[in-house]
Amino acid sequence: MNEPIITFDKVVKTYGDHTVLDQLSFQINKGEKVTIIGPSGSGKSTVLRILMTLEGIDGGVVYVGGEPLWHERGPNGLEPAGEAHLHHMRGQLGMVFQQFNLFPHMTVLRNITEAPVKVLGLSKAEARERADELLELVGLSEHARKYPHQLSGGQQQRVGIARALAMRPSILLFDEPTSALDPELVGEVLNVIGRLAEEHDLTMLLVTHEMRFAREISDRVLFFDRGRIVEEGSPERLFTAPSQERTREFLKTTLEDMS
Ligand SMILES: Nc1ncnc2c1ncn2[C@@H]1O[C@H](COP(=O)(O)OP(=O)(O)OP(=O)(O)O)[C@@H](O)[C@H]1O
Repeated sequence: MNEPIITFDKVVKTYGDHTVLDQLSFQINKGEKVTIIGPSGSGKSTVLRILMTLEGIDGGVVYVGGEPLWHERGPNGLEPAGEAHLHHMRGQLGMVFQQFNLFPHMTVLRNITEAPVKVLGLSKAEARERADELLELVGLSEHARKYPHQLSGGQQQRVGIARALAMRPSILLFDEPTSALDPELVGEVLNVIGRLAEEHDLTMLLVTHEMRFAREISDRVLFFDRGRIVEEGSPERLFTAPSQERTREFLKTTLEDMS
Protein backbone atom coordinates (compact mmCIF):
# COMPACT_ATOMS: atom_id res chain seq x y z
CA MET A 1 0.00 0.00 0.00
CA ASN A 2 1.57 3.26 -1.08
CA GLU A 3 0.24 5.93 1.22
CA PRO A 4 2.63 8.89 1.43
CA ILE A 5 3.40 9.94 5.01
CA ILE A 6 6.19 12.41 4.15
CA THR A 7 6.25 14.57 1.03
CA PHE A 8 8.84 17.18 0.11
CA ASP A 9 7.46 19.27 -2.73
CA LYS A 10 10.12 21.46 -4.37
CA VAL A 11 11.62 22.36 -1.00
CA VAL A 12 14.26 25.06 -0.93
CA LYS A 13 16.56 25.72 2.02
CA THR A 14 19.24 28.38 1.94
CA TYR A 15 21.81 29.76 4.34
CA GLY A 16 22.71 33.20 3.01
CA ASP A 17 23.56 32.62 -0.65
CA HIS A 18 24.29 28.92 -0.09
CA THR A 19 21.46 26.73 -1.40
CA VAL A 20 21.42 23.61 0.75
CA LEU A 21 18.21 22.04 -0.62
CA ASP A 22 17.53 22.84 -4.22
CA GLN A 23 13.83 22.31 -5.11
CA LEU A 24 14.00 18.94 -3.42
CA SER A 25 11.04 16.60 -4.02
CA PHE A 26 10.50 13.09 -2.69
CA GLN A 27 7.91 10.95 -0.93
CA ILE A 28 8.13 8.36 1.81
CA ASN A 29 5.28 5.90 2.21
CA LYS A 30 3.75 4.81 5.47
CA GLY A 31 5.80 2.04 7.09
CA GLU A 32 8.69 2.43 4.65
CA LYS A 33 12.30 2.25 5.90
CA VAL A 34 14.33 4.69 3.84
CA THR A 35 18.00 5.62 4.14
CA ILE A 36 19.57 8.80 2.87
CA ILE A 37 23.20 8.52 1.83
CA GLY A 38 25.50 11.04 0.19
CA PRO A 39 28.62 13.14 0.64
CA SER A 40 29.19 15.46 3.55
CA GLY A 41 27.30 18.73 3.19
CA SER A 42 24.78 17.36 0.66
CA GLY A 43 21.81 18.31 2.87
CA LYS A 44 20.95 14.96 4.46
CA SER A 45 20.73 16.14 8.07
CA THR A 46 18.97 19.31 6.95
CA VAL A 47 16.07 17.17 5.68
CA LEU A 48 15.70 15.60 9.14
CA ARG A 49 16.06 18.92 10.93
CA ILE A 50 13.31 20.43 8.76
CA LEU A 51 11.02 17.49 9.60
CA MET A 52 11.72 17.95 13.33
CA THR A 53 10.83 21.64 12.92
CA LEU A 54 14.35 22.58 14.04
CA GLU A 55 14.93 24.43 10.74
CA GLY A 56 12.45 26.36 8.62
CA ILE A 57 12.21 26.25 4.82
CA ASP A 58 12.61 28.98 2.24
CA GLY A 59 10.43 27.56 -0.53
CA GLY A 60 8.15 24.66 -1.43
CA VAL A 61 5.95 22.66 0.94
CA VAL A 62 6.61 19.75 3.29
CA TYR A 63 3.67 17.45 4.11
CA VAL A 64 3.55 15.05 7.04
CA GLY A 65 0.59 12.68 7.21
CA GLY A 66 -1.11 14.68 4.47
CA GLU A 67 -0.93 17.96 6.42
CA PRO A 68 1.46 20.78 5.51
CA LEU A 69 4.19 20.95 8.18
CA TRP A 70 5.51 24.46 7.83
CA HIS A 71 2.21 25.91 6.57
CA GLU A 72 -1.40 26.05 7.62
CA ARG A 73 -4.35 26.00 5.28
CA GLY A 74 -5.93 29.47 5.38
CA PRO A 75 -8.74 31.13 3.39
CA ASN A 76 -6.23 32.17 0.71
CA GLY A 77 -4.31 28.93 0.52
CA LEU A 78 -1.21 27.96 2.46
CA GLU A 79 0.11 30.40 5.04
CA PRO A 80 3.19 30.14 7.26
CA ALA A 81 2.39 27.92 10.25
CA GLY A 82 2.03 29.27 13.78
CA GLU A 83 3.60 27.69 16.86
CA ALA A 84 0.43 25.75 17.80
CA HIS A 85 0.35 24.02 14.41
CA LEU A 86 4.07 23.18 14.59
CA HIS A 87 3.62 21.80 18.10
CA HIS A 88 0.74 19.61 16.94
CA MET A 89 2.67 18.32 13.92
CA ARG A 90 5.83 17.62 15.92
CA GLY A 91 4.00 14.93 17.87
CA GLN A 92 4.09 12.63 14.86
CA LEU A 93 7.87 12.58 14.67
CA GLY A 94 10.70 11.37 16.87
CA MET A 95 14.41 11.77 16.31
CA VAL A 96 17.53 9.95 17.41
CA PHE A 97 20.51 12.29 17.36
CA GLN A 98 24.14 11.67 16.54
CA GLN A 99 25.28 12.94 19.96
CA PHE A 100 22.44 11.18 21.89
CA ASN A 101 21.35 14.51 23.49
CA LEU A 102 20.26 12.87 26.76
CA PHE A 103 19.60 15.07 29.79
CA PRO A 104 22.80 14.55 31.81
CA HIS A 105 21.26 15.33 35.21
CA MET A 106 18.37 12.85 34.82
CA THR A 107 18.41 9.09 35.27
CA VAL A 108 17.83 6.84 32.27
CA LEU A 109 14.27 6.28 33.43
CA ARG A 110 13.56 9.98 33.84
CA ASN A 111 15.08 10.72 30.42
CA ILE A 112 12.43 8.41 28.96
CA THR A 113 9.43 9.41 31.10
CA GLU A 114 9.96 13.19 31.12
CA ALA A 115 8.38 14.09 27.77
CA PRO A 116 5.47 11.63 27.93
CA VAL A 117 4.51 13.16 31.32
CA LYS A 118 5.19 16.82 30.45
CA VAL A 119 4.11 16.87 26.81
CA LEU A 120 1.58 14.04 26.47
CA GLY A 121 0.15 14.36 29.98
CA LEU A 122 0.64 10.69 30.89
CA SER A 123 0.53 9.82 34.59
CA LYS A 124 3.90 8.94 36.12
CA ALA A 125 2.80 5.31 36.44
CA GLU A 126 1.76 5.10 32.78
CA ALA A 127 5.00 6.71 31.64
CA ARG A 128 6.97 4.36 33.87
CA GLU A 129 5.21 1.31 32.42
CA ARG A 130 5.92 2.51 28.90
CA ALA A 131 9.58 3.18 29.79
CA ASP A 132 9.99 -0.29 31.32
CA GLU A 133 8.77 -1.92 28.10
CA LEU A 134 11.08 0.23 26.00
CA LEU A 135 14.09 -0.40 28.23
CA GLU A 136 13.48 -4.08 27.76
CA LEU A 137 13.23 -3.59 24.01
CA VAL A 138 16.64 -1.89 23.89
CA GLY A 139 18.16 -4.31 26.42
CA LEU A 140 18.77 -1.82 29.24
CA SER A 141 16.30 -2.82 31.98
CA GLU A 142 19.15 -3.14 34.48
CA HIS A 143 20.29 0.43 33.91
CA ALA A 144 17.10 2.38 34.59
CA ARG A 145 18.48 4.12 37.69
CA LYS A 146 21.82 5.12 36.21
CA TYR A 147 22.80 8.49 34.82
CA PRO A 148 23.97 8.91 31.21
CA HIS A 149 27.63 9.38 32.20
CA GLN A 150 27.57 5.93 33.81
CA LEU A 151 26.73 4.31 30.48
CA SER A 152 28.76 3.54 27.36
CA GLY A 153 28.04 5.52 24.19
CA GLY A 154 26.19 2.54 22.71
CA GLN A 155 24.01 2.26 25.81
CA GLN A 156 23.34 6.00 25.78
CA GLN A 157 22.25 5.82 22.18
CA ARG A 158 19.91 2.93 22.99
CA VAL A 159 18.38 5.15 25.68
CA GLY A 160 18.07 7.82 22.97
CA ILE A 161 16.09 5.36 20.85
CA ALA A 162 13.85 4.39 23.80
CA ARG A 163 13.28 8.06 24.60
CA ALA A 164 12.19 8.82 21.04
CA LEU A 165 9.86 5.80 20.98
CA ALA A 166 8.27 6.77 24.30
CA MET A 167 6.41 9.55 22.48
CA ARG A 168 4.86 6.93 20.15
CA PRO A 169 5.77 8.78 16.98
CA SER A 170 4.56 7.38 13.66
CA ILE A 171 7.82 8.49 12.03
CA LEU A 172 11.25 7.93 13.53
CA LEU A 173 14.23 9.88 12.19
CA PHE A 174 17.83 8.82 12.78
CA ASP A 175 20.65 11.28 12.18
CA GLU A 176 23.85 9.27 11.84
CA PRO A 177 23.03 7.39 15.05
CA THR A 178 26.32 5.50 15.21
CA SER A 179 28.84 8.02 13.97
CA ALA A 180 29.79 9.27 17.46
CA LEU A 181 30.39 5.72 18.72
CA ASP A 182 33.57 3.71 19.10
CA PRO A 183 33.56 1.04 16.39
CA GLU A 184 33.00 -1.82 18.86
CA LEU A 185 29.77 -0.20 20.08
CA VAL A 186 28.21 0.36 16.67
CA GLY A 187 26.82 -3.18 16.34
CA GLU A 188 24.61 -3.09 19.44
CA VAL A 189 22.90 0.11 18.26
CA LEU A 190 22.45 -1.15 14.71
CA ASN A 191 20.95 -4.36 16.09
CA VAL A 192 18.31 -2.42 17.99
CA ILE A 193 17.49 -0.27 14.95
CA GLY A 194 17.41 -3.36 12.73
CA ARG A 195 14.99 -5.10 15.08
CA LEU A 196 12.75 -2.05 15.17
CA ALA A 197 12.75 -1.95 11.38
CA GLU A 198 11.76 -5.60 11.18
CA GLU A 199 9.20 -5.74 13.92
CA HIS A 200 7.42 -2.38 13.78
CA ASP A 201 5.27 -0.67 11.20
CA LEU A 202 6.94 2.62 12.13
CA THR A 203 8.08 4.75 9.20
CA MET A 204 11.86 5.17 9.45
CA LEU A 205 14.07 7.73 7.74
CA LEU A 206 17.72 7.22 8.48
CA VAL A 207 20.81 9.22 7.55
CA THR A 208 23.82 6.98 7.79
CA HIS A 209 27.33 6.34 6.60
CA GLU A 210 26.96 2.64 7.44
CA MET A 211 26.47 1.35 3.92
CA ARG A 212 26.18 -2.31 4.80
CA PHE A 213 23.52 -1.54 7.35
CA ALA A 214 21.66 0.72 4.90
CA ARG A 215 21.67 -2.14 2.48
CA GLU A 216 20.30 -4.59 5.04
CA ILE A 217 17.43 -2.61 6.50
CA SER A 218 16.20 -0.23 3.81
CA ASP A 219 13.26 -0.66 1.51
CA ARG A 220 14.67 2.23 -0.49
CA VAL A 221 17.84 4.32 -0.59
CA LEU A 222 18.05 7.97 -1.64
CA PHE A 223 21.43 9.21 -2.84
CA PHE A 224 21.84 12.94 -2.20
CA ASP A 225 24.33 15.30 -3.74
CA ARG A 226 24.27 19.09 -3.44
CA GLY A 227 20.76 19.28 -2.09
CA ARG A 228 19.19 17.07 -4.74
CA ILE A 229 18.40 13.41 -5.15
CA VAL A 230 20.73 12.13 -7.82
CA GLU A 231 19.41 8.60 -7.73
CA GLU A 232 17.07 6.42 -5.69
CA GLY A 233 16.14 2.78 -5.69
CA SER A 234 16.08 -0.47 -3.82
CA PRO A 235 19.29 -1.15 -1.92
CA GLU A 236 19.95 -4.23 -4.06
CA ARG A 237 19.92 -2.16 -7.21
CA LEU A 238 21.48 1.06 -5.98
CA PHE A 239 24.43 -0.62 -4.28
CA THR A 240 25.14 -3.15 -7.00
CA ALA A 241 24.14 -1.39 -10.22
CA PRO A 242 23.90 2.39 -9.71
CA SER A 243 22.82 4.12 -12.89
CA GLN A 244 24.52 7.47 -12.25
CA GLU A 245 28.25 8.14 -12.45
CA ARG A 246 28.07 10.35 -9.33
CA THR A 247 26.55 7.49 -7.31
CA ARG A 248 29.17 5.06 -8.59
CA GLU A 249 31.99 7.44 -7.58
CA PHE A 250 30.51 8.00 -4.12
CA LEU A 251 29.97 4.30 -3.44
CA LYS A 252 33.44 3.46 -4.69
CA THR A 253 35.16 5.86 -2.28
CA THR A 254 32.87 5.06 0.63
CA LEU A 255 33.14 1.30 0.27
CA GLU A 256 36.93 1.57 -0.16
CA ASP A 257 37.11 3.58 3.08
CA MET A 258 35.22 0.82 4.85
CA SER A 259 37.43 -2.03 3.68
N1 LIG B 1 23.02 26.63 10.69
C1 LIG B 1 23.71 26.64 9.54
N2 LIG B 1 24.24 27.78 9.05
C2 LIG B 1 24.91 27.81 7.88
N3 LIG B 1 25.13 26.72 7.10
C3 LIG B 1 24.65 25.55 7.54
C4 LIG B 1 23.91 25.45 8.77
N4 LIG B 1 23.54 24.14 8.94
C5 LIG B 1 24.02 23.48 7.85
N5 LIG B 1 24.68 24.32 7.03
C6 LIG B 1 25.31 23.95 5.74
O1 LIG B 1 24.35 23.26 4.97
C7 LIG B 1 24.97 22.23 4.22
C8 LIG B 1 24.24 20.92 4.43
O2 LIG B 1 24.39 20.51 5.77
P1 LIG B 1 23.87 19.10 6.29
O3 LIG B 1 24.25 19.00 7.72
O4 LIG B 1 22.45 18.93 5.93
O5 LIG B 1 24.74 18.11 5.41
P2 LIG B 1 24.91 16.54 5.52
O6 LIG B 1 24.67 15.99 4.17
O7 LIG B 1 24.05 16.01 6.61
O8 LIG B 1 26.45 16.42 5.89
P3 LIG B 1 27.24 15.44 6.90
O9 LIG B 1 27.22 14.08 6.26
O10 LIG B 1 28.60 16.04 6.94
O11 LIG B 1 26.51 15.50 8.20
C9 LIG B 1 26.43 22.20 4.63
O12 LIG B 1 27.18 22.85 3.65
C10 LIG B 1 26.44 22.97 5.93
O13 LIG B 1 27.67 23.63 6.09
